[in-house]
Amino acid sequence: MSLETSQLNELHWLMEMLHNIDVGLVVLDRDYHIQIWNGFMENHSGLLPREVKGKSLFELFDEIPQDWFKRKAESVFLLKNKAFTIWEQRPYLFKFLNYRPITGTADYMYQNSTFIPLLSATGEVTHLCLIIYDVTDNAVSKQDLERVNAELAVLSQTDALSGLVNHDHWQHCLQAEYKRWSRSQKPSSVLMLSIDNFKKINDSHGFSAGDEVIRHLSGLIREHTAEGDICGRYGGDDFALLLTGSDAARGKALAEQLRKAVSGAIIGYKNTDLAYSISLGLVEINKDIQNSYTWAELALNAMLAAKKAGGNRLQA
Ligand SMILES: Nc1nc2c(ncn2[C@@H]2O[C@H](COP(=O)(O)OP(=O)(O)OP(=O)(O)O)[C@@H](O)[C@H]2O)c(=O)[nH]1
Repeated sequence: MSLETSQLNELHWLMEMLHNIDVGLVVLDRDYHIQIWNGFMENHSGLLPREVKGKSLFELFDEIPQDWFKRKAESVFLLKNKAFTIWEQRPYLFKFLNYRPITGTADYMYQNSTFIPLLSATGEVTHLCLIIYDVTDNAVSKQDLERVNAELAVLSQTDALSGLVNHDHWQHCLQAEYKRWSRSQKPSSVLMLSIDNFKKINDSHGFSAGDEVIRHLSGLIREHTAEGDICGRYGGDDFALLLTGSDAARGKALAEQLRKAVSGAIIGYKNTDLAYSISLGLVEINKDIQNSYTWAELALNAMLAAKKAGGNRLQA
């Protein structure tokens, strides 16, 4: 075998490999006309190399934003440096359908791409090579992971029975609100509330009847509070409401509405009608309150005073 034949063979094999490799290869000239189009690009676009050769990239693939692409490519031509795009910035360059069985949830193939300057014999960049990587598996797993993490974060802050925020998260929000108040001095109030004689409900009608009452009260709390208010289950039959931006007057009005809604409600549970009442304690933040724990404690004490005075009332 002569040297030339062996070199020709190597070239042929190299071309075969490039044609069959599992990444997209495209060569563009200075006018963005396609010169090379490998098997990956053919398979995913449904267009044969002879159908695209010499044609404008932007006419064939109008999903590619021309201005953005040219800005990127011109820097490659000019500076003779590589450039990259990742799926997080732009999900894909070519709008290819996603056929992968495992990541079938994605409609389109997520792509990373590299722009490589191709030097001529004279050292000029006359062409550009685009390499397209199918990163759908990675992108979908990362998105799934982010979604699950976000769901877990919400779950870790939520009380399962009431659907309100749990004790720890509520305390965390209260600390943040206290710090915010230290800077802005905008009013804010804490409303603590507790079901009166809750143990009796459990003892007379069973624990699940008690659970039903907790769910009912949580629903009323959600109904009566505003979007920015942070409503939590403080523990057992105690609830804590952080009324952000509310002074004592608005807090009192809300507390009274809630108290009346509770005392007027009848919960149909199995064959019994359940009625209950709540005691409430309200404290608007003021300069004498040194930290968020004291603020919560003062509201708790006010609520206990309301209970002591007979229940079904507000102490502010
Ligand atoms: N059903 C139900 N009961 C709970 C839950 N958590 C705590 N409890 C019960 O809540 C009751 C609270 O009792 P107490 O602290 O004496 O409160 P109370 O009966 O409301 O008495 P006062 O606060 O004086 O009005 C206890 O019987 C606990 O077992 C829960 O998630 N579900």
